[in-house]
Parts: sequence; structure tokens; C-alpha cells
Amino acid sequence: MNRAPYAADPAASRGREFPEDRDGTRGPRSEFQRDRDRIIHSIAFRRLRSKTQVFVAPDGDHYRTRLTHSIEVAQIGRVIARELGLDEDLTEALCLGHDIGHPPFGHAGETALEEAMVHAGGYDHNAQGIRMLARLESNYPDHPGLNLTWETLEGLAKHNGPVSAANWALSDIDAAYPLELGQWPSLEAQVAAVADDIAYDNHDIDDGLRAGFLSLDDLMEIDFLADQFRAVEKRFPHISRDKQLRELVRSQIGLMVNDVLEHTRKNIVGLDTVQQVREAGKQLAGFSPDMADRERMLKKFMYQRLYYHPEQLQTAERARDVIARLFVAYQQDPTTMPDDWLERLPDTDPEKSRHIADFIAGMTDRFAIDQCTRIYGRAPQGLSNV
Ligand SMILES: Nc1nc2c(ncn2[C@H]2C[C@H](O)[C@@H](COP(=O)(O)OP(=O)(O)OP(=O)(O)O)O2)c(=O)[nH]1
Repeated sequence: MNRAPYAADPAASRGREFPEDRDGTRGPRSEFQRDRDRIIHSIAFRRLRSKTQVFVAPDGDHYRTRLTHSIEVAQIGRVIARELGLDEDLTEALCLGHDIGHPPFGHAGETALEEAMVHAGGYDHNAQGIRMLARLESNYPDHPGLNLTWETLEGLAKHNGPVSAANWALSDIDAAYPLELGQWPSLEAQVAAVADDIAYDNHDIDDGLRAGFLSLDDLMEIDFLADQFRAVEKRFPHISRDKQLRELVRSQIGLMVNDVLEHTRKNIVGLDTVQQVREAGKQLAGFSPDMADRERMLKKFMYQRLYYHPEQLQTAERARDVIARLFVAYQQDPTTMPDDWLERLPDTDPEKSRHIADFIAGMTDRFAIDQCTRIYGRAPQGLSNV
């Protein structure tokens, strides 16, 4: 690996929250490789396979789930990291771990948990991801969570930029292991954030077309997509429309990646250390202003046409109802929880509600529906495909 001076260096890691003594079992991996591998082997990561990205319980096998999305983010993140001389393993760990705190049913589930937790400290998926990885996952003999390095926790907490230290989930971990929450994170974390945008901006077009919620005519309303589609048609006049659309998505990913590389390279000229990255006081890795404008326009379009499509809103309403009803059921009759969760249930709020939110947030879509069906005696309407 050709490491740039501003890259995060696993040999200079600030270490792990809990000292580890595993003589003879360490092998050849760097600290960041080990973090990536711990995430891949975690239960929380495996559960992403049955968590909603955009479509709840889609009929086809080809739609993205949170798991396939995370893998696509990691692919894009690694390409950018390698080109910039950053640590690919740390970038990959952050890309693979960035969505682990999503509850069942994506944003609909998150809205329901935000509402349920309004008097108990709130809920957000980024903070929950840290909580899952640093506290709730319990597969190791000598520490809670995965005991990830400071750099990985920092990157997961702040990949979208500085966050408030008052945040309910981060304050606990930050108190034990300060993450410098008010500063920008490493370039590896900033790359993971922009790779997330590049991945979902484009794969959601692909899935929206697949679902029939978007059409070529819709896409042609966006000038830069129309320009690109005409270029694709010119290059590949004889292939099917379907293949031309796939090529459009592919070329759009390439354009965005190249834009990030060019813009970021300009921003990091003269930087010699990762500490300078953190102290720069601004985002360094990301889209150029032009591409950022286009990307905002694309997101606005996707909200109007796909994410808030009437069918999606109806499904989201049903999914929110499942999460809200589960929360009420566990509050009113905790014996409906499995024994291992019941045994650890605190008596009073806000800890009691937080424990219930932890349980629900870790569920897959399928498990949430099963639990709701078991507790209320019938399957929730319109979600039985899960
Ligand atoms: N169906 C549906 N999907 C949504 C909605 N809002 C966002 N999405 C989808 C679009 C993307 O595939 C994905 C983006 O949300 P994420 O939470 O993964 O990324 P975001 O950039 O909001 O936050 P993050 O960087 O992960 O902290 O979720 C919505 O209201 N309905």
C-alpha cells in the first residue's frame, strides 16, 4: 500500500478502549484490518441482509438491502482511498460499519423509534451503530462490543462531520474514550461518507427503475442525467434500453468518483499528517461545488419520485406502526421480550426505554414482523412478504 503522509496509520493507532492480551493469536493483520474483520464477523453486520435500504420486503432478489448497499459503499470507498494513498482497511471498515445502527424498515423504523424515544434521549442510527459495535455486540470473552480502535470509532461517529458530545449514545462512549467529537475525522471517514452518497444516489436509481417507480422519461428531466444518457446512446446505439440505463448508472458512479478524486486532491495539497486533517476545521474529501449542486438536485428528485412515492409512503406507515406497537408492547408487558433481554431490563426510564430501543434497533425486518405477529396475534397488513 502506498501510504500518503495524511493517511491514518494503523501502526500509530491511539489503541483500543480495553487493553487486549492475545499472545499468539494476533496474526499478520494491521489494527485496521482487524477492525474491518471484526465488523464482518459481527452479528449486527449479518443482520443487515434483512434490513430495508429503500424497499421494504421487495418481491425481487435483486434489490439492495443494507448489506449489499454497505458492500457497494466499501467498493467505492476502497477505490477512492487507494487513489489518494489512504488506509484502505480503515476506509473499508467504516464503509461496512456505517449503517449498522439502522433499525428495521430503514427510515420508517427510525422515525418510529425517534417518536418512541422523544422523552428518553432520542434515537439516531449513527449513534446507535456506535452503541451496537462498542457496547451491545457481545461475542468476545474479555470486553463488551468489538473493542474497535479509536480511529474506527471516531470515523463511525463523525463520518458526516463533527457531532454534539451531548448525543445520548455517544456521550457514554465519549466519556470513557474521548472521540474529539467536535473535530472533523480522518480522510478515510470523509471518504466513507461520500462513498455512501455515491453508492445510494446511483443504486437507488437502478432499484427505482427496476421497481417501475422511475422511468427513462423521469430521469430525462434532470439535465445532467439527460446529457449522460444521450452520450451513452451515442456510444451504444444498438444495445437494449435496459442495458443503456444500467450503463447510465455505471457512468454516473465513475463521474462522481473522478470528481471526488480531483476535488479532494486539490484540498489536501500541503497536508503532512492526519492531525492536520482533523484540525483543518472543514470537510476536505468530497464533491466539487458543481457536483455537490448536481447531487443535491438528484437527491431532491429522488425524494419526490421514489422515497416519497405514494406506495412507499403507505408501506412506511405500516412499518412505522409495527415498530411503534412493538415499543408499546415491551413497555407495557416486558415479559413479551426474550429472557436474556428481560433479565437485563432496567426498572425506570430513560434506561428502560433505551434498553427496549436497543432490542428493537437490532431486529431485522423479518424478526420485527414475527415479533409483532406473535404479540398481537396477527400479521401486520401489507408487510407479509418479508
Ligand atoms: N423508502 C425510503 N428510503 C429512504 C428515505 N430516506 C432515505 N432513504 C434511503 C435513500 C438511501 O438509499 C438511504 C439514505 O439514508 P441513510 O440513512 O443510509 O444515509 P444518510 O445520508 O441519510 O445518513 P448517514 O450518512 O448514513 O448518516 O436511505 C425515505 O424516507 N424512504
